[in-house]
Amino acid sequence: MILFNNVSMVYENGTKALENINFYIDKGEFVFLVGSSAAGKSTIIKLIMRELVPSEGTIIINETNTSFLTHKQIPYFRRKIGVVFQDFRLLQNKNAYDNVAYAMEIVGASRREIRKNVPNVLSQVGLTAKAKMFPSQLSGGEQQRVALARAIVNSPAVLIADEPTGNLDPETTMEIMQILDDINKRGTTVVMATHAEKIVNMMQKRVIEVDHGAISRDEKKGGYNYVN
Ligand SMILES: Nc1ncnc2c1ncn2[C@@H]1O[C@H](COP(=O)(O)OP(=O)(O)OP(=O)(O)O)[C@@H](O)[C@H]1O
Repeated sequence: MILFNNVSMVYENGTKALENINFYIDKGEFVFLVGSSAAGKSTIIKLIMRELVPSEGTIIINETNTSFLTHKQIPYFRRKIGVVFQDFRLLQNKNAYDNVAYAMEIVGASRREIRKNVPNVLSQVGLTAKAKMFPSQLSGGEQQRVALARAIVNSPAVLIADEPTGNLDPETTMEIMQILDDINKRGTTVVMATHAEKIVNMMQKRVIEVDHGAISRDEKKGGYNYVN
């Protein structure tokens, strides 16, 4: 599903962000990516999404070697990857329903599919009653639910969440984590980069820790920090 084989990443300005990292994430796993600031988490996420290609090594996502993708193939490749960010990134001039529907429109889904899938995912994230609200009329947690609905509406194989609870209070964070867990239990592989120590400790999922561009820990059911 996701394979990093001897991956190194050096940015154009010479910054070495990752050095010779290796990991494999199987279909259906839930993985936390942790590590201090500037450790290399966002670089890993950008490599998974093929925003970057590795300077060295091989990255295979859904059986595709990302280094060999042409510019024309990239949009098709990205359809299989849903993504949510700390700052939600919703279209402010579209209501919740249309934000989600838009993700289907741009991949050429039929109106019939859109009318079927959008209410389904809005219901899955508990937002049926707020479908007509614009982002400015929604709380942070509700906006993140819309972003999650948008990320999963095209049934991606992988959901990437880059610090998805960074702007949310503890209670709302728990609600978002429950939705992520539910999405994972329905079969989507989830990779979540986070600094949310309590959440990582509570969920007891696989933890991959990055430290100065290298994998310093990969634990099956880990906490935020290594405990002996
Ligand atoms: N576009 C870029 N050009 C040059 N260097 C970069 C670029 N993006 C990131 N870096 C550098 O690469 C290293 C890893 O950064 P990265 O953003 O992956 O860290 P991170 O673990 O996601 O940090 P944070 O938790 O603060 O988001 C850092 O030294 C950073 O300064």
